[in-house]
Amino acid sequence: MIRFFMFLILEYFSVQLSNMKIFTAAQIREADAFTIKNEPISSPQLMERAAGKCAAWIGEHYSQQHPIYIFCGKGNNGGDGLVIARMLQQQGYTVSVGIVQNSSKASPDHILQLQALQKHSPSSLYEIGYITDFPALPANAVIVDAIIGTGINKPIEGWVAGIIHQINDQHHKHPIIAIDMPSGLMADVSSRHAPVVQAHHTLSFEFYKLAFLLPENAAFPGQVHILPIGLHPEYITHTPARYHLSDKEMMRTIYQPRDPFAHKGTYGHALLIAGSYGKMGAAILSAKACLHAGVGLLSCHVPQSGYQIMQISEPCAMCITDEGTDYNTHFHSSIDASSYKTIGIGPGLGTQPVTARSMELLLEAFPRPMVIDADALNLLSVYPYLLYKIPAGSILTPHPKEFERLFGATTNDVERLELLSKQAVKLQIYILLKGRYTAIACPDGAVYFNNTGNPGMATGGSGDVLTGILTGLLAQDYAPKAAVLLGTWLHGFAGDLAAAHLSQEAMTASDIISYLGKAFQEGL
Ligand SMILES: NC(=O)C1=CN([C@@H]2O[C@H](COP(=O)(O)OP(=O)(O)OC[C@H]3O[C@@H](n4cnc5c(N)ncnc54)[C@H](OP(=O)(O)O)[C@@H]3O)[C@@H](O)[C@H]2O)[C@H](O)CC1
Ligand SMILES: [K+]
Repeated sequence: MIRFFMFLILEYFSVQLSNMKIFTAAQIREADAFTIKNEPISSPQLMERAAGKCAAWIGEHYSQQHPIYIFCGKGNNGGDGLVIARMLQQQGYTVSVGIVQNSSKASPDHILQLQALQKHSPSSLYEIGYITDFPALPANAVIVDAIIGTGINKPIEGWVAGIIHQINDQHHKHPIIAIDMPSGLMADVSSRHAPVVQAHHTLSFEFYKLAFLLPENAAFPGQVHILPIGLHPEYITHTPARYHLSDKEMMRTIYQPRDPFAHKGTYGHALLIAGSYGKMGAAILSAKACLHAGVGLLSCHVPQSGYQIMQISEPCAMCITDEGTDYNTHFHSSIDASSYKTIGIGPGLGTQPVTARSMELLLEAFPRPMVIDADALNLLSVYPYLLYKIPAGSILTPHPKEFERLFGATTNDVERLELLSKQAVKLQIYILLKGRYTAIACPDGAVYFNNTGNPGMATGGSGDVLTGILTGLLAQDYAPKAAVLLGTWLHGFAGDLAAAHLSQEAMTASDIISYLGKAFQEGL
């Protein structure tokens, strides 16, 4: 009850966010119908508008020297393919259209567009009713996949799956462009083990689909290009979504420029509890990141063997030493909760039982949101009852293995997202699951995907840097939701700037900190 009350207060002070909603396939159908009724526009005209965007994109990227092989299914995704075919033919492309007989019944718009193409160019059309109907492709052909889009109702099977495999066999020889969705990929449920087109580019209408953001689907969409097709803004604004993609716009609404009359007390005093013998680097990276994220004052609680290392490495941080020589043992007793705005705990902490006990006492004594990472997460998975002692609004930052140790294994990425969201609601905390699109689950059930970052950040210390940034933002009085969204975005953006200047291979976690300043300047 107290936990829930705390959450309401935190939410009340959090900012109103602009963001990109990720709608379900059913909501996209509703948006489609709402637009047709309220713009108003006819269904075939909307299809012309959507397909026109795809034809224009293809025209910009491939010359008329490329024969275009379009594979169309019997629904509206296939209808899009037929319009694209007609438009490209009108622009002088050689287009060949295979109608995949994946259903006994064609949609009305498919029928209409087929008739239009038959009138315009009947010789370009042929039927695909079996695997052997798949055509031989000339060397410079471009493949367009318009077999199935958001209307898929189950995993593809049988000979249609065979066609998907044939398309995928061309992956290293021909560019594959998927219309709206790679065929076989289901927007909102797991497509694990299902046959799915492995596209190089996906031209998707209006919204990101959840499926594009899941690691298990990494091989399918290729580069995603979101093409606006003018779906009705009223539907988009007023329809709630569970999943969201964060973007620069959103960060600009969160970011608070510094007050010209500020002093170091304005931006909070953070405490970092980190480090053990052999793992002081993690503590230092976190401390540096926290300072570069703008904290007013930083104290670091470290074991005795880490005292000189910390003092020499980071003169801007104050240092408190533990009774323990090699690891922190009794940090709770030296902590006056009223002295610190927030606490970051975990980087290089070690997993000694005495450390766990001190963490338990800390969780009981400290009433405000804190950041919990790395070994502190490992301690939570060894002593799961501690999860219920975490202050409401706190931020946990597990990578997938840590997440599994904390909350258990799942059979696919959609299930894991659901578990992530369920735990964030149950514990009234933010859980940030690290990945290509880091997923941030909020206590109200919403999940935000972060879109900055690159594989160069998959390197030791990167997570410690994130912990420091989040702690620094919380200390500056950003509401936890604002801190976790902005901190994750800045961390990824700084990593992108580092990679652009240094290469993904050569960049290190320290470079992410070095580029944090540029991330503030160029990103916000
Ligand atoms: N977003 C928009 O506003 C617009 C989207 N457009 C395009 O329309 C499709 C969605 O069209 P829809 O007709 O609803 O569905 P699809 O074409 O994606 O798929 C339905 C056809 O596929 C068959 N199907 C479904 N599942 C399977 C399966 N597992 N195996 C084989 N075949 C399957 C289905 O046949 P049934 O007999 O099962 O009914 C249909 O034939 C969207 O993706 C966009 O491309 C508009 O053009 C513009 C507006
Ligand atoms: K498709």
